[in-house]
Amino acid sequence: MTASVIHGGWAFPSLSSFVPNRLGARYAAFARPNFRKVTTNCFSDRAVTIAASDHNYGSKQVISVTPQIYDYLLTNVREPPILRELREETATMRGSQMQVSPDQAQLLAMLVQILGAKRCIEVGVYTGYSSLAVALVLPDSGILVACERDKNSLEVAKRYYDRAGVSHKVDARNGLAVDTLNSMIENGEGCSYDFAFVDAEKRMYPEYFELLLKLVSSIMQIIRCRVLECDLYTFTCLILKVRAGGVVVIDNVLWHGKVADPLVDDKKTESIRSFNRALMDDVRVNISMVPVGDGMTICRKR
Ligand SMILES: C[S@@+](CC[C@H](N)C(=O)[O-])C[C@H]1O[C@@H](n2cnc3c(N)ncnc32)[C@H](O)[C@@H]1O
Repeated sequence: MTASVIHGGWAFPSLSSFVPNRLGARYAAFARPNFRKVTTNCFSDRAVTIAASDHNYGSKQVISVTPQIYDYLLTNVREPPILRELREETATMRGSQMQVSPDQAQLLAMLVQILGAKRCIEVGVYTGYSSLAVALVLPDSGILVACERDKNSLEVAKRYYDRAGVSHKVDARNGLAVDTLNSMIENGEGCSYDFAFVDAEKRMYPEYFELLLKLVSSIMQIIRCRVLECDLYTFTCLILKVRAGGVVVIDNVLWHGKVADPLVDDKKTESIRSFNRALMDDVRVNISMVPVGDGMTICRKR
């Protein structure tokens, strides 16, 4: 993949050509037509701040991620050695650009820790980088259901779960993610997960999202389902155990910047745009779109 970072009117080649050992292909290229470059950072003409130039946004300044800044950011990521080894092994494999970046993996792990999540799901494992990052921070009693259709890449993931000593926390499911999620719902696992990460077939996002919304927890849903079913004591215990709201994180929501480019209208880009629009209107969740990696939206079920 030949990702580039666009800022201030220049396009820079992929970070991987600057920093061979770091992931460069996955970070977003942001090009906002309404933004104009206003200042050039004094350290280097590669580090550019840009500011909103239209009346809707006022004069807010945001930073564009240049290769230099991204390199700096990566030097501030605490990547466990086992994850680094997995990343380096995956770099030699076909499809390695699919792997989340170290800063994304760190954010996922952080969200899991902040939530105190114990029960997690990942849709789209590949060789296991993001799932291993999550499994490493789960408590010993935690579980991560890891859905992947490609047997060979799942084998690599399993080898690393073993090496990292987290196999007992990962339930690796080889098959189509929709089938796995449906079977979990049929098994009565609805409303029992704390966290999910979606990073598989882009055009299936709406379907994954609907299924995951059924699987992650929500106090309101528990109240609706259980209020007539149990006595006050059991009900109170249940409520105390349930997390405030399950979280679903969706990857690639900026789709290499294509979603923001009106000249791009291929099917994948259109499907991500339409998914992003639907999320904006979805009153079942609170959302936050974050420009990390290729863009991730964090959704919290109400
Ligand atoms: C972007 S990669 C996942 C990268 C992974 N999260 C990581 O950080 O290494 C997407 C993966 O989803 C898998 N996938 C695509 N469609 C799928 C489906 N319908 N069911 C299960 N897995 C699927 C692909 O085989 C691929 O390995």
